[in-house]
Amino acid sequence: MKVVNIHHPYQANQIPTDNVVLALGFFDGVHLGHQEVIATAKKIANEKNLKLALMTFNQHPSIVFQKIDPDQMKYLSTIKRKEELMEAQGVDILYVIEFTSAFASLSPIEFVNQYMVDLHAQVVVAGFDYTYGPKDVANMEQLPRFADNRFEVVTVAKQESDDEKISSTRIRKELADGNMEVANELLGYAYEIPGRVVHGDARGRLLGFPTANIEVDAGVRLPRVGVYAVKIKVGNQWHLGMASIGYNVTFGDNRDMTVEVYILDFKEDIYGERVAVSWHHYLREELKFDSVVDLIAQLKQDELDTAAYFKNEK
Ligand SMILES: Cc1cc2nc3c(=O)[nH]c(=O)nc-3n(C[C@H](O)[C@H](O)[C@H](O)COP(=O)(O)O)c2cc1C
Ligand SMILES: Nc1ncnc2c1ncn2[C@@H]1O[C@H](COP(=O)(O)OP(=O)(O)OP(=O)(O)O)[C@@H](O)[C@H]1O
Repeated sequence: MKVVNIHHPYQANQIPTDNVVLALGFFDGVHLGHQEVIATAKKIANEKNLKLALMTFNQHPSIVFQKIDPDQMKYLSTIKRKEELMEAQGVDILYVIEFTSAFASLSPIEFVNQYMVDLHAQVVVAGFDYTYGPKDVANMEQLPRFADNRFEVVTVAKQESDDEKISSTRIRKELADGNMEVANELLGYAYEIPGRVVHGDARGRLLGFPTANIEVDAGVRLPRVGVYAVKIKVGNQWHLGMASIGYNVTFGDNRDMTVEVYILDFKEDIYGERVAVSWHHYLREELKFDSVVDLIAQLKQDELDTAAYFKNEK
């Protein structure tokens, strides 16, 4: 897969010369709705012997439209993760457009000319609710008119689960509620967070539960605070674990939030390793214990609950 980073206005020589089927959207999380858009585009690309190109943005459009602080924006998939997910979906060319005010203010016809026709789109595929132009003024119904027979337009019908649209917004809500099973079902895969193992307070060892403290990559959205059954990928190997997203409240107030994983049946030193943590089941809320002995007893119970969860999952 070729990744083409574009800052508006671009130079013509930045654009690969292949004719393409072009799929459009922000695609945060690359969930089942997105996957249907991409699969539809891929099928047409195969039939017509065209490359599959997909256009996404480096940051969420709401940063420009609603003036949200980019540092506050948390994603289901960072650009790096999106690249992995798109490659797995069979995308040949991934356009990452810098979503700037100048880009956002293109009129619908300018956007169609410069970002569809000039990207050599023979077919444009997007979902039923795709919009474009300043403040999202134009929609898919109007696209054939702007296309003016220069490319075909294919609109993907609404993908639903429980009579509700599958959307990034809905998945963000499920994460905020700790409903990992629902979130993962809508995503079509287990929600995964990338990060690096850093040093903690080295207290876990004394508790009998040494934890890998994870410095989560910038911009990544976390599920709600609490304790979870997780898997953690170290090198190329996935391990079972139990994780805490919390403030270690038993050890004092106003502590920083940490993401920690106790890896079951594991004794290696993995400081500095890049890891990925996938989130499978919310076990309980974070609790403030009166004594360390009580915390240790709960951790032992969490370990049993985690093992039981994964045993039943298989
Ligand atoms: C599965 C799991 C559950 C945890 N639950 C709690 C909890 O309910 N309350 C709490 O104060 N700390 C909880 N902790 C955090 C421990 O307090 C923490 O691992 C310990 O302080 C070690 O911190 P350190 O890695 O920075 O040394 C939990 C940790 C894990 C791995
Ligand atoms: N459930 C769905 N069914 C069909 N198409 C969808 C669905 N969800 C998204 N799409 C399409 O996928 C592309 C990317 O959509 P977008 O990034 O807006 O995702 P979204 O899940 O709708 O996000 P948000 O919740 O932030 O509105 C667009 O073309 C959009 O129309």
